[in-house]
Amino acid sequence: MTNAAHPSSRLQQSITPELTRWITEQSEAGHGPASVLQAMQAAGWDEAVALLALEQTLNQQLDLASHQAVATRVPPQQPLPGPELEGSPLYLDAGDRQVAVLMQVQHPRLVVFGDLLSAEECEALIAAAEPRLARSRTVMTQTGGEEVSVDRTSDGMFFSRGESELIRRIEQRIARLLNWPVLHGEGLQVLHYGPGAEYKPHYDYFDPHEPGTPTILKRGGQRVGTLVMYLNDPEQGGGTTFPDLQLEVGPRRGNAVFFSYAQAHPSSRTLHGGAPVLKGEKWVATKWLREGEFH
Ligand SMILES: O=C(O)CCC(=O)C(=O)O
Ligand SMILES: [Fe+2]
Repeated sequence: MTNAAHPSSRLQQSITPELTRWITEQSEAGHGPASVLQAMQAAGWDEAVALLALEQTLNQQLDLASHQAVATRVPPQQPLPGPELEGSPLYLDAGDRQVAVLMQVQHPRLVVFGDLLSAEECEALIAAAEPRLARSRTVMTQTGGEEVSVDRTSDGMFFSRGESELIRRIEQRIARLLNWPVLHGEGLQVLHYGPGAEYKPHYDYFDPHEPGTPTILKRGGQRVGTLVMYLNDPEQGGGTTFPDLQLEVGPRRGNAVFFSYAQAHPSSRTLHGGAPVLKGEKWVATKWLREGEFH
């Protein structure tokens, strides 16, 4: 192994391009992270700085490798839904509403929106959905009363696309925000989580290896994007977690998280779940976007 570049001083250690290059060379030469770390410390690098440099450099290499793998596997990319974030706007014009951009991630494409729905719209959605949840709740109580944990312990219902003025208004706003036609969207789904309920980490795309998938795909192709809108504030818990990103989005009424996936594959890094509701209850509305017209 060649000697590591030395830090410029003991106290002020910053990760230099020279150091990054050196780490890359060592790992390409087949040296494992532990011995690379040791060599950096021997050259005078602080352990925490050395670890961070190692992590950043190896992550960059991993990203590069996964992009290359994806590029060779997948045919030319079709467009994906998503907001226009060129120039880092703080607000987006969604037609009848200014929607705040609170956070974004590049890979996967993930955006947290603020104030996508008004408090009145959230309440109206819950009120319209609640009576239509009744059936799945009855089924649940027949199987043992309390909501015992399986993968998904919420109950849910679907609105038909365009079924009311409220639904049409929200669908048009989403279409404008995410640059994706209303006709490519599934009907809005509302989920209700009682205390303790959760939705274990999963992917929203249809698994290409499942026998039922070809039939599902006839109705509009794969899912390519998800928008989860929070309709109330749970008292505690109930965030949307993204294990691959070590990210948790807090559920706040009117806010939403959007993410897209070009490949129906774990390399999309879109594994996500609804964390257990620890106190109170949680209501969300989910809009799934398809490649083609959904009918
Ligand atoms: O409830 C959540 O936070 C996530 C919901 C979800 O994953 C879904 O509806 O597909
Ligand atoms: Fe999901």
